[in-house]
Amino acid sequence: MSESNEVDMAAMKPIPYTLYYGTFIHTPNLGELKVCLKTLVGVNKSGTIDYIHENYDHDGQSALEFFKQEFKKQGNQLDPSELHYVDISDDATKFFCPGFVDTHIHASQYPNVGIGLGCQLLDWLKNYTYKLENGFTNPKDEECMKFAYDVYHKIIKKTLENGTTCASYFTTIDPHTTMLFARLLLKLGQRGFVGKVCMDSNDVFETYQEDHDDCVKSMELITSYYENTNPKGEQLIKPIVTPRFAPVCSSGLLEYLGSLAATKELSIQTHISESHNEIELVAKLFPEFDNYASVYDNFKLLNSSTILAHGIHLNEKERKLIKSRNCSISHCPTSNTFIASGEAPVKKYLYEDKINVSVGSDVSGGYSPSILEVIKQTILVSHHLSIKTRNETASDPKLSVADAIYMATQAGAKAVGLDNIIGSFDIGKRWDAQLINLNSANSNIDIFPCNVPDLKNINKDTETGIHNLLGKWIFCGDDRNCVMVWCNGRLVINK
Ligand SMILES: Nc1nc2[nH]cnc2c(=O)[nH]1
Ligand SMILES: [Zn+2]
Repeated sequence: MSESNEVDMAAMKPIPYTLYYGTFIHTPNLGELKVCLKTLVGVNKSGTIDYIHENYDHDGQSALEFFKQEFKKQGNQLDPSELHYVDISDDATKFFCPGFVDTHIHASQYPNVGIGLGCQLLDWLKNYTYKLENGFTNPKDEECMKFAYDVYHKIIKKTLENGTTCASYFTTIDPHTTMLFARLLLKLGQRGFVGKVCMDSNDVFETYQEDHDDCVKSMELITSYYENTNPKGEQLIKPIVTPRFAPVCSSGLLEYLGSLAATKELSIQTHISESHNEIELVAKLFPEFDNYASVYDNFKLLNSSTILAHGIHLNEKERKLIKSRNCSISHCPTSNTFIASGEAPVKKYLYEDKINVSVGSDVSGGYSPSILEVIKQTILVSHHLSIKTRNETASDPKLSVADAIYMATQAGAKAVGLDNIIGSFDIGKRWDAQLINLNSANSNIDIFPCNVPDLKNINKDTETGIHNLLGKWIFCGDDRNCVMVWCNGRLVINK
């Protein structure tokens, strides 16, 4: 284990002014997929996009020369020798896409991915999850710290390699390994919300819970730690208030966490309405409330900075409440299928209820840290709903490629309160991006000449050709196609 120091912190490295030239795909609005061909994007030394020029087709003059002239005209002092240039403009099998935002992932559960099939949620937690998380709670023991370092380093690296530039993480109840996790985010250069799990009432695994006062002390320690840890002028890591879910939190703890979030202006994340047994348990534990969402609402845990994971079986009253409080739902289809929790009617949430719905890998309920896999499952699960509900619903539950990419990028950015900062390509936004190469070394995708539009001869069919390639990426691609990743302007993965 090598404890991180400032020298090898990716998040401290200077950012060169860089000009990117080629195809950009993004979804600034729900259901709207934009394919921008021959586009120039300039990213300045603070990692911010400060120049966009679409459809530049060089007439003998290279895009780079054109850009340098443009900058000179505007009186920009940029030294041309310091300029970096990434040009993919002639290759339709390469494109830039915004970095993925994973709005629900348990970093500590990474060792359990793929394990526990066949258990319903409450048994899965009791038999697999609490035991694993409990292994992070002895920070005085070197073995425990080594284990935490190994797991946390691996999950951050793996998510970055899969194009996740921002994630909202759950760790465990332990504050010290949680702070180690935050340092590793800076070391590896990922943007992250770090949620120490809060739970003070766990009858099914009694050694894994904390006293109310210990939780308060841990949260104070963590929140002051972050204030001094970010790189100058940047906010790459932030704490997020994380009541695990109502069944393991006393009313007193929920009340404290609601008021902590309000006084410190922190986001909130928790689970809601994932399984029928869980909903019944909440009704038993909190009989004075109308429904599951009202429990959280009563303790001031529902607001525009709240991410509610799963939300599969919400009734109409709950959906109305969630919309009125402007919360986001994190849809976790890989997990919902693996634990057999259900199929969330996401199309209805997005288009009828007008709730912001992002996506989460929910490792390790979800078997994969890849948001590309989650995008695929988001679409496929919606197809299953469509098959089941044919003729019964007013609108078809099927989600499109544009819907799913939106959920994984711009809706994710909105869920974590960064929709003006990341999620799409726009002037003033940070360069959180990935370069996709469908023909990368060892790619799982076979591309045939008939699949590839000719970018030297752009016509009305070119965009359809790119849409077809996006289908190949989502349904046949994986991390081998994600060849470069930038976070806040910095190159953090270069395969
Ligand atoms: N999927 C999932 N649901 C939960 N509900 C409460 N805790 C958890 C968890 O760790 N994973
Ligand atoms: Zn979860």
